[in-house]
Amino acid sequence: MPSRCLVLSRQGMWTLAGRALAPWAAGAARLLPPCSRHVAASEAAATRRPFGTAELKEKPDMSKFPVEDIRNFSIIAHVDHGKSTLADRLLELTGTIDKTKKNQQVLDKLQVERERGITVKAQTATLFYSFEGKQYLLNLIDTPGHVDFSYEVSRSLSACQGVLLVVDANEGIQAQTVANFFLAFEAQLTVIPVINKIDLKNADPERVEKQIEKVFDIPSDECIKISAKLGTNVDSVLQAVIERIPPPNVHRENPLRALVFDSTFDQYRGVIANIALFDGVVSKGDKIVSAYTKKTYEVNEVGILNPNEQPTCKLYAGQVGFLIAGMKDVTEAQIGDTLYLHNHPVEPLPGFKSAKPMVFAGVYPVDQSEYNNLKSAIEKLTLNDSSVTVHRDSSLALGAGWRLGFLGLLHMEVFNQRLEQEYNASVILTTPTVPYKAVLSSAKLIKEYKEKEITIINPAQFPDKSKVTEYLEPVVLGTVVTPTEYTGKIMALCQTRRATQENMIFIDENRVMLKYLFPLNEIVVDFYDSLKSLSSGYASFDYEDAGYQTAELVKMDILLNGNIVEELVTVVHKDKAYTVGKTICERLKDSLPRQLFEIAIQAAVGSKVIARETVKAYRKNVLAKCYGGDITRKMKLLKRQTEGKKKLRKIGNIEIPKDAFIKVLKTQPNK
Ligand SMILES: Nc1nc2c(ncn2[C@@H]2O[C@H](COP(=O)(O)OP(=O)(O)OP(=O)(O)O)[C@@H](O)[C@H]2O)c(=O)[nH]1
Repeated sequence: MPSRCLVLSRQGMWTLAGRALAPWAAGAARLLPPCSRHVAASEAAATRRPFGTAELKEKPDMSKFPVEDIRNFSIIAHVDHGKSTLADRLLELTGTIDKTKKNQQVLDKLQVERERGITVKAQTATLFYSFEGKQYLLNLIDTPGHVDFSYEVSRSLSACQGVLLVVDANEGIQAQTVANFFLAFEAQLTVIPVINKIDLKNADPERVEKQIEKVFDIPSDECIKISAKLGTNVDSVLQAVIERIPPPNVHRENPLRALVFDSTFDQYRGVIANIALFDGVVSKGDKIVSAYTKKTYEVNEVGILNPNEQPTCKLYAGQVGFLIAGMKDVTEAQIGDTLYLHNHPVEPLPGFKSAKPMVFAGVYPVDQSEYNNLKSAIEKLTLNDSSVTVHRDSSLALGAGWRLGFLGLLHMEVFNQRLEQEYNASVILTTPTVPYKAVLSSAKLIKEYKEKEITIINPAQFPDKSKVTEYLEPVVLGTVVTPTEYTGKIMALCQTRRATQENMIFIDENRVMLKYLFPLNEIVVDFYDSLKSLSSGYASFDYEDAGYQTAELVKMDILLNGNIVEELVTVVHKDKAYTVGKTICERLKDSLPRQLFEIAIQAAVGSKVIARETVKAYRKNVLAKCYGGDITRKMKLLKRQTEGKKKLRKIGNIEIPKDAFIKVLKTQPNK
């Protein structure tokens, strides 16, 4: 292990265990290659010429790019530090997209990404760049910044030898900068630090340079200072990519060995796999085999992403592109799978560790008649997002549905939004819960459950205290980076979340990094919002899995006129049951429409009611709007009311709009 790693470990800041290593990188890359030539921002030195529009009209001949002229890299950063903007500038500079058009976040293709202004899905683009008389093939992968999507980042890194670590010149190092740096560091990739937004009035690139040197042990003269927005010095970034990142370590003369590092589903063409070739060549018409399923396919199309699909004659080892081979079934394109030529079996690549879901929620169709549509939507969407885990589930009240595992709450919201926007599906989501464990107390129970320690992903199935010797809750190691003036308030907040402090390190005289061990349940819903509001938006947060700890947990039911609302069953720490129960009741009261009778809202642990609210009765008559006797108008109103009811969920005789749950769930108290 390189000595840099030891320096950082001694400070006790980092846990290096438990992250996937990039298989490709292992032999190929160095941590930080000796940067013999400091990269000057010389516009003149680099001549930019696209691969040639004419050439791209034809299928480009990818054999023109020998391995030594290929650079595969990723852009990683904290949220909003400018990855997608830098990607846009790189695409423009290399003539991949038209500079005269107003390009914005070209690689953020999903509607949800554009609406939220965040990247949730890594995107690949192949760029052609002429530098000092030589033409290079650059494969760029733009990755998400939010902690929930770090799995996307680690997968993307497996196809790269280097990364651009973008840091905002005003905000400096933030929690996800640290987390993403370590993903690249563990994968032994070359790290090029890029200080962005130097055009901002409050930019202080020198301070950020010092932070990078102190925290990551990267000499400050290796930092490149740019404004991605204005395009200032972006040329230097491309030059550094060529000079500092090594070409992939691959063998074209060997039989084909390709890693599926991502995939998307197209309704008409089936699965489109993003592949990185480690060995050999692949072309249209080849017979390939999936190492995972052992199924054979004929390749229909191969190509590069430029950034849209551009078919090519072949793809060669060291290159990154897409492949379509008639895979129609969602289970056929496993991310992490190795593809090889029929009759030329190879040792499969190490693949990826599967993503570990942090949050589970029940997902049910609003109307059971939509079950099959929702099933197919979930299947297709999980192919585009393999980090979602799916278990079939059913409940008396909600009918047949699923329990899905997500990497965090934002991930859950984005998935729900994509179901609605891309597949027109309308779903009921239940309260998100973390995966608890229970150690069973008797041999009979162990026999019944077939294991001593069971994992509970559905609060409705939380076993009674009489059946267990202890409960366990998942914990995470959280990193908070904040200006020092908010340290006191943040420590107090962490204390209310049952957190234990592990470390405190000053990044510079104004900024501190705190490490806390948190019960996952305490941060999953609203910790980030609380942190942002008490630090005026300046503190940032990231976390990583840290196992389990024992905890005193109870199951809490929410009842409406005596009927349990399954969507809202929660597991809470015993000391917080009252506060959580009371707040849920209050929030439900605010979001439930009044009905023709009174509604009692209760929170109960076992048979003991711990909180109660009441919604007063109200009389509503849609026909009252009709004066006179226009029968068609009356019928129309009644029909509309029936349609509206489809969007309602009935508990006993109480009708609850779907939105009411979402409002309560989104604002689940956790204080
Ligand atoms: N002033 C200034 N603003 C910039 C610069 N680069 C990016 N921005 C702005 O910063 C915001 C975030 O930029 P993005 O490129 O979306 O950031 P990102 O890192 O891709 O964000 P995520 O994908 O959500 O993690 C946008 O409003 C950009 O216009 C820059 O060099 N200067």
